[in-house]
Amino acid sequence: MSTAQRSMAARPSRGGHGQMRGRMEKPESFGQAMKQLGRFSKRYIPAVIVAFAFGAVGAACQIVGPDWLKRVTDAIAKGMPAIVHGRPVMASIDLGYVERVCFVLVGLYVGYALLTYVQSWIMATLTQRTAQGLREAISKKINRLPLRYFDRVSYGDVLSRITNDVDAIGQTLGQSLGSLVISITTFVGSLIMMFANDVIMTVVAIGSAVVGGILMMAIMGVSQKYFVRQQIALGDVNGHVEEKYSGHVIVKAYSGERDSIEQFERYNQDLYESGWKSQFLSSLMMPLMNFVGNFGYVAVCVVGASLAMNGKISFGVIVAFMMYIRLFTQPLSQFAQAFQNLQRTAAASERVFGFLDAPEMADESDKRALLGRSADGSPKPVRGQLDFEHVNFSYKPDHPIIKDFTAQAQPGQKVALVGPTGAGKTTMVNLLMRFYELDSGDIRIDGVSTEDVPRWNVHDQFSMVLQDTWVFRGTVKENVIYSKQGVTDEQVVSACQAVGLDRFIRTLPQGYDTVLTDDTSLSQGQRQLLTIARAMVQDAPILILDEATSSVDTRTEELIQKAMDALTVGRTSVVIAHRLSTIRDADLILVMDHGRIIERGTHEQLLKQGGFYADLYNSQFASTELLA
Ligand SMILES: Nc1ncnc2c1ncn2[C@@H]1O[C@H](COP(=O)(O)OP(=O)(O)OP(=O)(O)O)[C@@H](O)[C@H]1O
Repeated sequence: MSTAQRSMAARPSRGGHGQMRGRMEKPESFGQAMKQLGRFSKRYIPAVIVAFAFGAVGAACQIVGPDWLKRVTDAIAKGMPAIVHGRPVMASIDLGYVERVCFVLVGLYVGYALLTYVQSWIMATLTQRTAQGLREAISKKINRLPLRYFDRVSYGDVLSRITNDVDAIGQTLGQSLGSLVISITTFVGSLIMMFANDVIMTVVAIGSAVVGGILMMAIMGVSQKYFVRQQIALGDVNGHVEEKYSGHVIVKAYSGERDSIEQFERYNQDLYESGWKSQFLSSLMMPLMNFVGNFGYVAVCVVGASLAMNGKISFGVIVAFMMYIRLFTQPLSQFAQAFQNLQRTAAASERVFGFLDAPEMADESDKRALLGRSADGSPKPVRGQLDFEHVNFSYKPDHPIIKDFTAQAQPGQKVALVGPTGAGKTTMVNLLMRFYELDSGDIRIDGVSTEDVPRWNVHDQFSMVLQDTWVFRGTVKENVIYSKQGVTDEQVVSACQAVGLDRFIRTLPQGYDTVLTDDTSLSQGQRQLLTIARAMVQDAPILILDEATSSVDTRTEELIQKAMDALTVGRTSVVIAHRLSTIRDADLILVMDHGRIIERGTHEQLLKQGGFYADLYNSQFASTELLA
């Protein structure tokens, strides 16, 4: 992987690095993404409107507050002593009026707090409900997607949509929409109130906000450059550590430590420089904004004082403007934040809906389950006869992978697929299980075409033991039973006894109820045995064995082989064989190369033919001999 690619891969796209840092995520079409999100959560729209109304009324309470403060200030100022002819003359303060105004003020501020609280509560609930709904829709969608989809999109990408993207929507949507409503109302409302009070003072307040805005933009412009560099440097450091950590044995073996350390130091220095500059510039922001804010107060006071002296405004107007200037500038930074959050929401929604809109597998609700059931619906055991008839298949158009594959397996037979890597063995198994649809030809189980029955009905006829053992977080018992219904404890124990795992399980702290985690580490061989026990419990009529190529010790290998042999008894089995010694007893060996069957027969027949299989067998046999 090149450095640039690694940087892209390792670069965290969000989280933990502040809102303004890094590049802003941009959706391809903001309007389209928000429309889709709106459509998805349309049943919440009435509640959102109610929440907006609460937010707007709450903000309005806050906006009229300073106007009432102006009245109380004027009332107090009117009652202040004045100096007439060098002597103080007491006027009287209308305390009743002051008290009434104070009650109104308290009411307004309590109203503001309560209404915005209710708005936040509604928005948080709706956003989390939407996120929950999206996760549910994604999880259902995964089961309806054809496997072909995952040839193009990695599982990691899908996982990231369930976790990161839905999480981003959950975190940003409610906050940004809520604060957008409040800040728009506050901004427009305070502008109206300021103009209503005094035009000159309003111009002064706007002027000082504009100066602050320009300064903020200038600093953000410069610091943004360093934040982007910091993200790239962080990606380089992470990528380098990850790469060298995962390959540390090779690094040591090839004495690559010095190069590795030098490279790391270069990345680390880059990170230090860009990190320092971006942090320094952003830390300038606060003091500078405070300075501009204070400058605004001073401007309002100076201009206000001269207007008051000329009797153009009352003293209370100056006090009101001191508050309006804060209410008016606050939403400006909130706009930027809310806008950025909404962009993130839209970008995340675009990815989530891109996934939710992906074409699904054809609906099969009209197909009847014919495997394992007779015409009247009563159970009828599947015998396991397999017919492959002129099967052709390609993952990508015009790149045929399986070419005219024709073969038959009788019930209970063991069929082995052999061939060099990339020959198409795994693909054939995928086709047999109808994970993919054929380009042409037919695959039949007991004479029933797998295309004529629902996919689940096909899958039910198979047990699989694959190279990649899958053990999930759960007890040993749950791992063995997996999705099978009505399995008794005795069946679990007898399957584990049959594969020779019972004794080991009993040594675990809670025996069969021990939860398998990374700490309860099972060896590769034990994991294999566990999956064989799982297949035994599933007790399906057809078995797929993808032989493990991973190195286990000879004794475990023997155990696994014995367990697999026990499993194949009475079932049709399709074995992808890597060591030819294990399939000497197969009823039919199909030798594949470039998607075609090039030889077929039993072990003896193929050896006698002296073709590809015989060469392969002899070369493997010779290498075993050598090793022995
Ligand atoms: N999901 C996929 N998308 C596109 N091409 C694929 C996909 N899976 C496999 N192929 C290609 O199909 C061909 C056959 O692959 P397949 O995995 O069936 O071979 P195999 O015989 O099982 O090999 P191995 O013994 O290495 O597992 C290969 O050329 C492979 O690159």
